[in-house]
Amino acid sequence: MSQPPAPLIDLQNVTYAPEGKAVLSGITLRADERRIGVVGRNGSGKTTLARIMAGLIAPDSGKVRIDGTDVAKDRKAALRRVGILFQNPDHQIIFPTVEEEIAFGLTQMGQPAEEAAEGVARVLARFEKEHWARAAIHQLSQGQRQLVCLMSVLAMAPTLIILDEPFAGLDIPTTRQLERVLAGLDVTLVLITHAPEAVQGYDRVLWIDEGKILRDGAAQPVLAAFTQRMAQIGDGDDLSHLAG
Ligand SMILES: Nc1ncnc2c1ncn2[C@@H]1O[C@H](COP(=O)(O)OP(=O)(O)OP(=O)(O)O)[C@@H](O)[C@H]1O
Repeated sequence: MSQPPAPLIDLQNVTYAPEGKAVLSGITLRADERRIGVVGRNGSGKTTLARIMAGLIAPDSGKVRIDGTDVAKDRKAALRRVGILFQNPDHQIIFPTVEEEIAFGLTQMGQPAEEAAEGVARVLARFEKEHWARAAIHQLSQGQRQLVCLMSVLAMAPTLIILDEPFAGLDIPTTRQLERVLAGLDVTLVLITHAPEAVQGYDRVLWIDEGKILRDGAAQPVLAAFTQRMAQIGDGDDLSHLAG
């Protein structure tokens, strides 16, 4: 019998337990959907799951494959497979100018400087931001810095982009603009969010709770159950339910 083709996201029984404390346990996820939402309470393990999927941390046990690649082991190949966008662009940005920042990932992938410069120019042109090339990043607004991070990720043309609460701290127009940009992208997106409405049109939603997948399925039922449970906890008097 021939094996079914491996899905783009293939996590098998993933456990991550730094200092013996289980942050993620028994995570098995096979996913090929183009738009995947991840919801869950503070401290439930969402960011850790994102970092595992991006190969930034290795699981303590289990298997992580993205597009067939062990992303924690093969970092160079991982850059072509997965891009990650953090909530705070300042945790991502390391260079003083926009062009240097975008070029960095491309040179990390092994592109010579000239080719990387072409890639930078292409992505800036795509967003009509050619005039940002020499701009000092610290003079851009948070939303603009978030866009620089997104352009840096897109320049590397990964198959999968993971977004960890990318709208936190952004005003409504900037959020809408970024949402529109994301909606138009021809890549697989995993969006981690505290805002159920941000993923209501998604193909699949995971609800992470205490390091495990509590619910996994179509957006509507998972989000309905999640929202109801969050309201229940929020309305209760028991402060022991507060995250942390
Ligand atoms: N390396 C580590 N060592 C110890 N504890 C860790 C480590 N990494 C994560 N944790 C803990 O694991 C839990 C989950 O953290 P994580 O950031 O993944 O949650 P989250 O769901 O993204 O939370 P939030 O919604 O608040 O961003 C937290 O209690 C965190 O302190």
